Amino acid sequence: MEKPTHGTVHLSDWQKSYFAITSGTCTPGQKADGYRAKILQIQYAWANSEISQVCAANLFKKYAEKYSAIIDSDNIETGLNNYAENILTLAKCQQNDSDKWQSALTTDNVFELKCVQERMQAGKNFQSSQMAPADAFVPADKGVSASAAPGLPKLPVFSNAGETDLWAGSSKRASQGADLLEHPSSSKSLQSTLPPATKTSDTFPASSASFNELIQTGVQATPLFGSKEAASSSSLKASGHSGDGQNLSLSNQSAVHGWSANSGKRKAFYSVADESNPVTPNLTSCQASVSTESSSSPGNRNRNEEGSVTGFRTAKEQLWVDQQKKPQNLPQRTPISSYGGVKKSLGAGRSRGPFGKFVPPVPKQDGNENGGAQCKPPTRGPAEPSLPVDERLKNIEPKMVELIMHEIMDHGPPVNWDDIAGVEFAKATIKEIVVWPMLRPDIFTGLRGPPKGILLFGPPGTGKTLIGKCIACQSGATFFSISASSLTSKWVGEGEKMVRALFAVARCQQPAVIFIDEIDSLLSQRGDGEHESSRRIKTEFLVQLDGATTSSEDRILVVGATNRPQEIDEAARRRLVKRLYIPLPEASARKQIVARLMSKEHCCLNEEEIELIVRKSNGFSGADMTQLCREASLGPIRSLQSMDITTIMPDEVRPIAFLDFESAFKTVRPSVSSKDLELYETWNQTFGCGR
Ligand SMILES: Nc1ncnc2c1ncn2[C@@H]1O[C@H](COP(=O)(O)OP(=O)(O)OP(=O)(O)O)[C@@H](O)[C@H]1O
Ligand SMILES: [Mg+2]
Repeated sequence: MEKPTHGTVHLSDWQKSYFAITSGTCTPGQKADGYRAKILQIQYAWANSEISQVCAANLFKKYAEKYSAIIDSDNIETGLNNYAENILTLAKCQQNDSDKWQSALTTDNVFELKCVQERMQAGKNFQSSQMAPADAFVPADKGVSASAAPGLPKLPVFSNAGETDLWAGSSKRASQGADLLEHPSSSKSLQSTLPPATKTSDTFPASSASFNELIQTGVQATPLFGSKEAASSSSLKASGHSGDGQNLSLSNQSAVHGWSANSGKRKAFYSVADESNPVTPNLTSCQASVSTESSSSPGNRNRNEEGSVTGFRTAKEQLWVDQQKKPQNLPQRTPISSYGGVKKSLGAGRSRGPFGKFVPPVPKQDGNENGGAQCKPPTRGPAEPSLPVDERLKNIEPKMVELIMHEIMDHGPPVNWDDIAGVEFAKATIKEIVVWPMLRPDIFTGLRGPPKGILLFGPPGTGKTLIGKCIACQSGATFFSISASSLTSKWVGEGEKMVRALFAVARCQQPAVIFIDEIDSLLSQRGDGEHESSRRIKTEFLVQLDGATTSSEDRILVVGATNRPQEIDEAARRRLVKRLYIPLPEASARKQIVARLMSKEHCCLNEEEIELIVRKSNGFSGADMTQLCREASLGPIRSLQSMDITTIMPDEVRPIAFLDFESAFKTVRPSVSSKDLELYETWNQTFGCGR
């Protein structure tokens, strides 16, 4: 490209080079470089008063349009936009990263930084020793030549932003420079470069010295804003030579805007971007503060007056601005679930281990690894964005999913196998078919595959619900606990939808255990007098249960508990293949219950007395034993009689003694009759899977 000599820039030169670029022999990249070089030349020429402002503005408009046409065109032969697409995507992701990052620097304390002070001082020095336009032209032209020649580094183009940062002597400008590095292809970066271009137009301190400094400025600006930005800029730079070209193109492109006259439009453009993107530095306010700060300088005043730019936006810029306006379009690296605040996907990100692994459908709030059951449903802000919902939940009403996630979860303290006295066979079987397969699905395949349905049946108060809770804690599966009566009464008319939603959510949360207490009320024998809604619920449940039990991929276990097994529909019974009898506790189990409960109290029972209690409590259920101990523990309080209950110290209360149990036996009776017991025994012998 012909190198113009000082003071000899004529319109004919512009025309000549314009034709050279448009001749058709250049590649789009070369053309873009050529237009960019022209734009720089125009800047320099105007800065040196070689052409008038009107002329410069016209030329700029012309080249800007040509330049934008190449940059924005996605035609492989004539445009460069395909690359811009990648950069845009990259920039968007990085912006998202930086959303989380917050600088400790404020607009106030940044001026106190040593490096900023130095830059400001350098800017002032520079201003006081303004160079002759002739000096400025030479390095500028070098820059133009360099950027016009393919394959050469195009750093000089970046110099616009950096140079003016230096000139303005403002750390805020430096911050914009950092933003530019971070988002080279976004409108944000375009905006960031706008003010420098405007400033350049009136002062234009383009010397080789300032060129070097501007690079340093860029480098120094990065650490100010943390390593993340540095990484961002370097990753973009590392994206290849043409990538640099693209970055530079866009920076320059925005510089072009600075030449057109419409400050109102520019303001509007800024405010739109600022509104839509809180991360974007508020350039309007930033500019205001800079102009206030530097209003004493005539040069700066000039600059502010000339803050006239066009509202022209390329299609790519417009797209970016539009996307920023739509929050839902922002890529969500860490989306927040509408279903209990779980990120990414339902149930994801929860810790699951062999013990203390009750994993509720909502995240733990208390950080208690073993106490998932204790966690409360999280409070969600109304503005939380929804997750992209799992395909399997597509036809499920979100309201239902919410209900399942928030209401059908188990609450209460964590339960260990040791907390359940007796029922050794049932516990061993459950461990074998629930816990181990959940822990080692790779071993439990084929015929060893676990059953998908379990029925725990037995007299009331024998620990069926307790076993369900224990499975929840120990299996490591997502645990859904629902009372069948809830399905039939709580969501009247919507029971079958709830059943469908329950299984759908469970499928998303695999491995999952669905525990249905009082399952008899859900799956009772179908009869003539049956209500239509409960019949529909039952049918839906059987369909879902069938799907869950027949699908080999689904790792959903349905555990039902009932104390009326004889009322269960035969179709449902067949699907609950493992039917485990949970009988009344034997003597050893009753002893275990008493010993465990008394160990937590102030008690003076000896071994013989405990044996006696165990013998006397024959026929008691686990719940009855617990009630017996509760009653006995009140004995010492009742014996206080005349002493004032409000003043007594806890250690003055006497220990629980055998006589308290004797008294308790007078009021606590076994809740299960021997007749009922016979029915269970019979049913167990007929349908049970126990020994
Ligand atoms: N085997 C057991 N070991 C220890 N405690 C038990 C046992 N069985 C019952 N309990 C006590 O009885 C309480 C009630 O037990 P649970 O609710 O599990 O009975 P259930 O079999 O589900 O009764 P229902 O059939 O009436 O629902 C438990 O909270 C626990 O305190
Ligand atoms: Mg129960």
